[in-house]
Amino acid sequence: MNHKPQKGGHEAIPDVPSSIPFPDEVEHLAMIKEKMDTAVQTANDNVKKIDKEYTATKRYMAEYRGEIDPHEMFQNELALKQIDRTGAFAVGIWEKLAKLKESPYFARIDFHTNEDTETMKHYIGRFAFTHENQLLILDWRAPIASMFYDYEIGSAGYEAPMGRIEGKLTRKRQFKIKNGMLEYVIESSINIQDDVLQRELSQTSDEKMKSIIATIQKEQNQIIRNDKAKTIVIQGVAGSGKTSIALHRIAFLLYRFKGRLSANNVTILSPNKVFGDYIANVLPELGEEPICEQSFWNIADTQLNGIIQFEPEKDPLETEDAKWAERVRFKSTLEFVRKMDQYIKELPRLIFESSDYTSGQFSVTADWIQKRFFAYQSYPIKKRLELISNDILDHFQSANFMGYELPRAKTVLKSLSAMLKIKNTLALYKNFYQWLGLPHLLVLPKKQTLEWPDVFPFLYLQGAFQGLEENKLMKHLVIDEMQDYTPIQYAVINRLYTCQKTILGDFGQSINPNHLHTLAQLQELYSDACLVELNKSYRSTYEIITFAKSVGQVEKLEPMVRHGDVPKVISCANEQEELQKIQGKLNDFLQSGGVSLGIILKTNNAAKEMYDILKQDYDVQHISMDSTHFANGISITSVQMSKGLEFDEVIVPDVREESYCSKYDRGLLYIACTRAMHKLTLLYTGKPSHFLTSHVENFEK
Ligand SMILES: Nc1ncnc2c1ncn2[C@@H]1O[C@H](COP(=O)(O)OP(=O)(O)OP(=O)(O)O)[C@@H](O)[C@H]1O
Repeated sequence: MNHKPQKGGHEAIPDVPSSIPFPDEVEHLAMIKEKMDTAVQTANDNVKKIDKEYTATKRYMAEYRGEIDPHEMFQNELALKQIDRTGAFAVGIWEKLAKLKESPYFARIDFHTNEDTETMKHYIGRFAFTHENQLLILDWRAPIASMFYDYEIGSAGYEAPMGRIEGKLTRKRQFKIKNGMLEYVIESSINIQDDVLQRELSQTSDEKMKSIIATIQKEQNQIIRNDKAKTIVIQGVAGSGKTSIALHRIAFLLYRFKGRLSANNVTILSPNKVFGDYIANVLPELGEEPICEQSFWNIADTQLNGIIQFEPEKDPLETEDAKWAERVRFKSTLEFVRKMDQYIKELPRLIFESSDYTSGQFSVTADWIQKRFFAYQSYPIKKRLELISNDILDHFQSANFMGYELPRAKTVLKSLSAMLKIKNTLALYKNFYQWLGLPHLLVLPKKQTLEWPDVFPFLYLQGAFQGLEENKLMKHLVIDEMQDYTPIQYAVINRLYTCQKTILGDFGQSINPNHLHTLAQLQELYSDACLVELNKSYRSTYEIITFAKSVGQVEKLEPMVRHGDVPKVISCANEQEELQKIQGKLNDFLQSGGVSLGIILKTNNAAKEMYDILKQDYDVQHISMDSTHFANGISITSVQMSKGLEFDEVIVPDVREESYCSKYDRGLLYIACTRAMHKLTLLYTGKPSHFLTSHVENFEK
């Protein structure tokens, strides 16, 4: 497999297309590959050696089990563990090298600092590669590599550990190396980033989200490398790369804070399991371990286990219950959190009535207890009682010169608890609505069971009354689809996770018509956060984004200049014809060798109905609330479940006026359209949605 570099040209190298006019790069790649082959061989030998050592130690222990004394046995067991760890490390190196060999680097920058006259060449890849003490490839996350994303030719600089380094970038090249073969080299005299980005974006979708290290844009790089902000909030239009950026930021932080931060200190709160599966490959592709994945449901389930039960969230599009909707709306604003805060502040006055406490010779007055109660105002109510009971005992102890028997801590605590007028969180939560004068806004569907919109308010009160278990292990929390969570959910999350956060989403892609909160409210909750807005969309063609921008009336949305077919709005005589036309599109897709096609319906029920029909003739997958995997091919799903996903081609059936008419429906249609990367078709029977009628040029019989 070794290819010796041939001086003077690339023709003699078999795995390089002869059209690449960069003989120096062809030669360089051959040299790197040769060194990598040696490194892979060494790593392989290492793994084998460690393997042998492990087997020999195990055999020795088995053969002499009866004869070895316990101390020696223990030493051998320790040795085995150590060999095992070294082996895992060696395998890790070997695996990384093998991956890197496929595509060792994607960029080169030539830079000389203002202090030096010598220009240094730096090749940038997915991981660093050092051979014989020579750093041959830089990790894309290394400080020097940041210049590739941030600067064009000319003055440039980067933040090194010892301070800022300034200098000049004299060359920028970009490469595509696939299966160890150089596919192209682009010199920066042409607009390097755009050209390569265009090539990357015009490809068909992969089954899973992929890394974007070769084409990270400047404004994205700024977010990824921000290691200072405690909280970053990213508001970005559909397809602006928010999820990609969040994952690359994690990879960056894991590199930057190696030893202090590891993948098991990072959690992503994702909207559903399909989305989790869709993004699962990005970090391993970047050489990092997968991070923990959670949902708001899991969090509530863990915190409320054994305390109270709760119902799952109802689908707002399938639930016609005005009173329920009113309850959801009321609990969805920042105002609601403020009301809870006010109630919590008044709790001591409302629920605690101190009285004198006497035990034998000793006593403390009601006033003394009341004062202690206020002094501990930063603690949950129950915790305050514990602290006061300790204070009472200390107080008694210090006056106990005669050595009288003192009460037990438990007994004191019991007496203090009796001074509480309300004894548990559920009673307290009910009382909150009484205090508001709005008791009708709390409905328990069953005994000891909460509706979903009450789960986080309940937890918030639980925090104030009993305390919540803070997750101290987590050092970074990523919250995706931020617009779908209410301020009270954030208020609870802030109690549970006091760590650094990356919060991302798009308030233009809200899927719950009963959620009234806004980006401004989220900002109020995170007043010290760094807010970044991303308005350029990378996912879809210029034609699709221009169409979606007008349908969704998203003024800020900026398309990438990558052209494709104009989206089509097809009129059908009746539902039967609409179905036939959809089937026609599926046949075309199957013949075209396309990779992924999504049929996106307004509701989960409508998606299920379409699936039941199409599964009779096609190999289709249904992405429902219960699904756990995302796969290529034809998928049928709802707008809600399609969020965060993307398909080469998207079909949106049933875009009648009756289906898409409200302001909220406009948002749904926008989400559906922006899932398409290359091709978009909408169909309707009867009267088309008025969001489409201004697009006459897109209409087709
Ligand atoms: N700099 C980039 N280089 C290459 N591809 C990119 C870049 N930025 C984004 N993309 C691609 O654009 C698509 C959208 O990215 P991503 O899903 O992260 O966006 P998003 O803002 O989370 O989208 P949405 O909110 O619509 O779900 C993905 O295919 C991603 O790979």
